[in-house]
Amino acid sequence: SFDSAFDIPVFPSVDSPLNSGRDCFCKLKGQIDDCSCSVDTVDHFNNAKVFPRLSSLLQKDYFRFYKVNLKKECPFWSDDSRCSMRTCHVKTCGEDDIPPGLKGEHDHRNENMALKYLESSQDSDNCDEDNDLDAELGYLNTTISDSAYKGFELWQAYDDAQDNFCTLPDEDGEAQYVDLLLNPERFTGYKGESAHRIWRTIYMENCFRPKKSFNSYISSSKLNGLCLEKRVFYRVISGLHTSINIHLSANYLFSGKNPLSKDADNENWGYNLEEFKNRFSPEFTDKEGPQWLRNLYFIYLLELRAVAKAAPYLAQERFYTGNESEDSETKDAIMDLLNVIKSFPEHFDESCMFADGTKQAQKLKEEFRQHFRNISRIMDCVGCEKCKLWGKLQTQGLGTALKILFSSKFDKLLKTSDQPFLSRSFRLERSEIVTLFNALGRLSTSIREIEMFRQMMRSRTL
Ligand SMILES: Cc1cc2nc3c(=O)[nH]c(=O)nc-3n(C[C@H](O)[C@H](O)[C@H](O)COP(=O)(O)OP(=O)(O)OC[C@H]3O[C@@H](n4cnc5c(N)ncnc54)[C@H](O)[C@@H]3O)c2cc1C
Repeated sequence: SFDSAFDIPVFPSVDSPLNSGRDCFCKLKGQIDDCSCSVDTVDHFNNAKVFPRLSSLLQKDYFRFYKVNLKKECPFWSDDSRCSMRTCHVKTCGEDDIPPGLKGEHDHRNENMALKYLESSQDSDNCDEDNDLDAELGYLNTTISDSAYKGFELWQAYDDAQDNFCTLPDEDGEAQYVDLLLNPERFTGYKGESAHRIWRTIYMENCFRPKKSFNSYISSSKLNGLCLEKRVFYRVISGLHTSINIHLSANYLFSGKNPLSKDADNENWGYNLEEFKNRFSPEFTDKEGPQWLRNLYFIYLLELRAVAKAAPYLAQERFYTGNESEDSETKDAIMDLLNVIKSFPEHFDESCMFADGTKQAQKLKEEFRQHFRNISRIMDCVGCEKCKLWGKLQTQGLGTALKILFSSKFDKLLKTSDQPFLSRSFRLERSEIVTLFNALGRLSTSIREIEMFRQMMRSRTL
């Protein structure tokens, strides 16, 4: 049978004792740590308002095509464990699949320089109007040599990198477009030492750690010994980890065929409540699971705030793919979503982070940035293509959110300009916008999946 409200299968109560797994949700109430709003408020706001809008927006061409290099070498260790499982495979796009406007996608950095060049040549045109000038003597060579252009690009890339919290999106020759809708994030079977090495390296070497914490995984009871910024860092990573593990539990591949499946091969994909309980109930996680679920709400609020903060900027983007009617629908959908997100009353407050302006705060911000950049590079070491695709996308999206929240250039832009798009000092590339919204979409879906698991648990104990 199906639950009518959400169209999900309702499983008969079989094995587990009453209440088993229910305490996964024991921390999903009250105020979210380091934020002013409650879990209930987020649940309601996300499930009723954000999730439906965002899921339909992410079907649009502008957001579904993501350019990525999945062949980059792992910079930290030689990667021994290429996953050969079918579930790990990523199908890349052929030339004909890509929308026309994205084929000629050009780099904003060049555009900025081209604009500067144009301005300078327009200025010199004005001078020509002055008849006293000898055209030949006054000739100014305004062409820019290739090597000078390369130099500008390097300067610009260096300048931009000072603001970035993750490695720049892949634009090299090996990068290929992937249709995200054809390659959904779901169970792949990636596990064991390769997966653990990634998570361990992230928590052990690239998270700030409480003193005297020797285990690679940080226990939440020790978090209060850390300052706000370091707690935020850990919660964000843990929230991302939670989201990935919720997706694989909610889109799990069961053995056997399902004749009703929409999947071409009649594969049996669905919600695996046992998997969810194993990952998040206190009894199987040394009491940590419920707190990990809470961290999902934390990272969600942080990314939501980034979108709200960038709203004036995003409202002026074109979301260009070359298909006029589709682009205009995308723009309308964005404006609607931004209005909803701006109406949320209790956003994450980034202004209390790195706030005192001291050298120490600056140093901490730089460390925060470096740690996060390392995490985005570790994604090249993930031994399953599908997990790498979504791992890269979500860390880039989170990196974009952090850039919006903590870039002083962006703060200046918001304060000084009525028309932020005219600014050349701060830009978001298309890939940054695509990853920002898709990353928020993943978190939004996870929060909604929690509600599904909660309902399944309830129906089992009836
Ligand atoms: C970047 C990345 C992307 C992945 N994407 C996918 C995917 O798309 N599909 C798929 O099927 N698998 C994916 N995996 C694998 C998946 O995340 C697990 O690693 C795998 O299922 C093995 O799970 P596990 O139970 O051994 O614990 P793991 O999830 O590997 O966790 C290792 C340890 O981390 C701690 N821990 C667990 N959760 C949290 C948390 N939320 N916060 C803090 N600490 C925690 C626990 O101590 C746990 O033992 C991905 C792995 C990585 C590194």
